[in-house]
Order: sequence, then C-alpha cells, then structure tokens
Amino acid sequence: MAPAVPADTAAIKAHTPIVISGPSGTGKSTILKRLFDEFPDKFGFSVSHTTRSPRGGEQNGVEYHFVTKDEFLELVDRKGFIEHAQFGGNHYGTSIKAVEDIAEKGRTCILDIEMEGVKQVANHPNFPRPRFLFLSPPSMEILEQRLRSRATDKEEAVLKRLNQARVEMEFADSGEAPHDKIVVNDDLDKAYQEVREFIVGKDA
Ligand SMILES: Nc1ncnc2c1ncn2[C@@H]1O[C@H](COP(=O)(O)OP(=O)(O)OP(=O)(O)O)[C@@H](O)[C@H]1O
Repeated sequence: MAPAVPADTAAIKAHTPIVISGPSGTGKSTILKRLFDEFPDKFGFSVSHTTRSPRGGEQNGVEYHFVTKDEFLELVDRKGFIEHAQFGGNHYGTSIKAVEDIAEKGRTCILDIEMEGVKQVANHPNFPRPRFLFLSPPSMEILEQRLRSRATDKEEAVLKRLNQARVEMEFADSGEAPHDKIVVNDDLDKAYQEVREFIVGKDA
C-alpha cells in the first residue's frame, strides 16, 4: 500500500486549525462571516476534494479539487483526508494538503464540518489535534424558528435538520465529543465575542 500522507507539518503546527461544528441553522456561517470581515488576512477555508463533475464556471482547485473516484479512494487509503463522506453518490473530503495550503500562507484554517467529520478529524491517526468549537442553539424551539426564517428549506428538509440537530446536541453533551469550547448562540453579538475570543484570544 502507498505510504501515508505526512500530516504533522510545521505549517499546520504553527497555525492550529479550528474546527467549528453545530447543527444546521445555529449560525456558523453568520459568525464566520463576521470573523472573516473583521480579520480579512488571518483565516482561510480549505478547498475540498470531490468526485462530482464540475458545474458551469467551476474551476479545479478553486471551488473544489475535482478528482476521479480512483484518485479519491487512493487518498483515503493513504490517510490523506482528515475527514470525508459520501453524499448523493459522490465523495467529498478535506485533504491534509488542503489544510496545509492555508497554513503555508500563514493563515489559520477554519473547518466548518458536521458531526461525523468532527469524529473523523478527532480520530485521525497522524493529523495534529485541531481546536474544536461547538456552536449551540439556545433551544430546539429557537433553532426551528431560525431554520424556518431562513426560508431556504421545504418543510421536510426543516424536520430532517431538526432531527439531525437533536443527534448533534446529544453528541455534544456526551463525554465522547472532542469540543474544547461550546458557545451558545443566543444573542449574536455576545456569541460572536465568545467565538472571537476562543479563536484569536482576548487581546486581538
Ligand atoms: N444569535 C442569533 N439570533 C437570531 N438569529 C440568528 C442568530 N444567529 C444566526 N441567526 C440567523 O439564523 C439563521 C441560520 O444561520 P446560519 O445560516 O448562519 O446557520 P449555519 O449554522 O451556518 O447553518 P448551515 O450549517 O445550514 O449552513 C440565519 O437566518 C441567521 O441570520
């Protein structure tokens, strides 16, 4: 078998990645957008790999690294992904290299990933441990309101997201979750300050 992809690199160690997770609709995108706006040069999102075909205008290496299924599975074998999953018949994953690319630019990689991905990252055999942040909704009722107010989902999709949210909240509450910090997104300004402090520290 091909050798494992090296993961313990100086760049990644110098810029410890941040994993942010939390149920859909909790406010991750909203808070990350603020963070990127406040610190335009400090952070980056990694470019994921996918086996799906590029859509009009999508460029390899920009929206995604577009690869064949064989290439994808070879990288899986080599432990080259910190997390990967299958959706709608296609594979998607975050490679070690993609995280390293951000760190090599002197930026901190922010990984917005769901629960199964969080478990994979935490259990990766040689990827250095990132810092884990969980964003929690104040209650299921409020999460439901936010999902509905976003108005991007049909009823069935909202119910599916709420069920998944329950599973994620249970995981976050269990002793198995790797989270270093849990922030409840009740008041947005307050939640943002807590996230900001966790990520950049008090004095930034
Ligand atoms: N503290 C808050 N108070 C009220 N509304 C909020 C708060 N934070 C976020 N929202 C609203 O909740 C909705 C969901 O937020 P957002 O899209 O950022 O969630 P998300 O966690 O990124 O979801 P997904 O994982 O599905 O992308 C948005 O309409 C957003 O404006």
